[in-house]
Amino acid sequence: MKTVRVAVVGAGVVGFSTAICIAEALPICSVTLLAEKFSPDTTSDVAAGMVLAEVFPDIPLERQRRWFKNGFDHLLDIAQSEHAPEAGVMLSSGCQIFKEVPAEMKPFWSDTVIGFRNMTDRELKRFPNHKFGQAFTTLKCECSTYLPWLQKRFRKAGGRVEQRKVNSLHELSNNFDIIVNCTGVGSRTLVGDNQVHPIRGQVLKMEAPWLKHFIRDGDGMSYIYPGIHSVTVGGTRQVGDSRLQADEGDSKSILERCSKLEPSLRRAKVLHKPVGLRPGRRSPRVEKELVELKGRQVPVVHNYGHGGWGVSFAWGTALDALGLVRQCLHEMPLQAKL
Ligand SMILES: Cc1cc2nc3c(=O)[nH]c(=O)nc-3n(C[C@H](O)[C@H](O)[C@H](O)COP(=O)(O)OP(=O)(O)OC[C@H]3O[C@@H](n4cnc5c(N)ncnc54)[C@H](O)[C@@H]3O)c2cc1C
Ligand SMILES: O=C([O-])CC(=O)C(=O)O
Repeated sequence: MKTVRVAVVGAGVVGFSTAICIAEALPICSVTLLAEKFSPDTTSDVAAGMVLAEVFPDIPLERQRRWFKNGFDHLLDIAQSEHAPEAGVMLSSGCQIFKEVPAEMKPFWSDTVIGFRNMTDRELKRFPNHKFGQAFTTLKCECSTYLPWLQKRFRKAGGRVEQRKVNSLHELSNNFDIIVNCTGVGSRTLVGDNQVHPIRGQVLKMEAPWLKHFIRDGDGMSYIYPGIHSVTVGGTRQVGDSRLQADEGDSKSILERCSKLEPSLRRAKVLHKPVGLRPGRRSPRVEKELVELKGRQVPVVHNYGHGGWGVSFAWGTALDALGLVRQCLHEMPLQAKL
């Protein structure tokens, strides 16, 4: 019987992943996902969707390794199943190249991706300004396809969806027993977390079906990611900038930088110029707290602040958030569960 009412706020890749993990694992919970914006209007829709990562300074490396591996294995299962085209998840091979040899020559995720190795001098000849490179196969998860697929899976698990802006957690206290906050950059206002800030990212969706291998500059400023319907070419990282419209200067600079790595892009057509606001934070916040709402102590589980790596870590942090919801259930007074 469903007796514990859970609200998940946020319909990006983190919100839907978390809502599904709870709805599928905890039949005692009725899960409602509330959000102001849904696909195709979330930051997640703009993500290139490459499963890669950088280190978050405040999270133990073991925990990040687990987040990454859980996310990778979950998406790999989809990529290797009949659902791959409907879910928008594919394997993607290519390289990450560096102008200087990086301090971390073997990133923490190198054993999780497939076939990780250093590039040979012969392979690097193509990139005369780069001294070092890593070749591997990872995954690309296209959220504008993946989010609607997740929404179907959530509904199949009995989840309900409601479009609405939540101005304050107080609005939810009468109708829900547990609140799960997956609002990305919205957490700055919703829960007053000043650590969260927008990091503007613009990309170009280009028509270049001849490109099959990804190239990423290790400085994170230039990347070329072939996808199912187009190639995502980026990018920008403008801290504190909330402009959602495309900037012509940025488009020009992206094209200039990326054409140096892949000259054939000069012959490719630009289809769209999407912009998204990454939920910047030193490290993601995946933890629970009790919040007093209208005189009642309500458990709130936070899962936000994934910066430029929310697609890679969504399923991994969703599983941690599920564990926190389980803890909330154990700590709840018995009558709430009857
Ligand atoms: C250009 C670009 C490229 C990227 N490439 C990659 C990549 O290759 N790999 C990768 O892993 N990541 C990438 N990212 C990062 C990734 O997009 C984010 O980390 C991820 O989308 C964050 O997901 P989220 O669900 O937390 O937030 P969002 O997708 O922003 O979703 C937040 C949700 O919360 C809702 N919300 C907020 N406030 C409220 C409120 N008060 N009431 C109701 N609803 C609210 C919103 O409406 C929305 O539904 C990229 C980002 C950008 C911009
Ligand atoms: O940096 C990348 O390769 C893609 C990404 O995650 C971003 O732009 O946030």
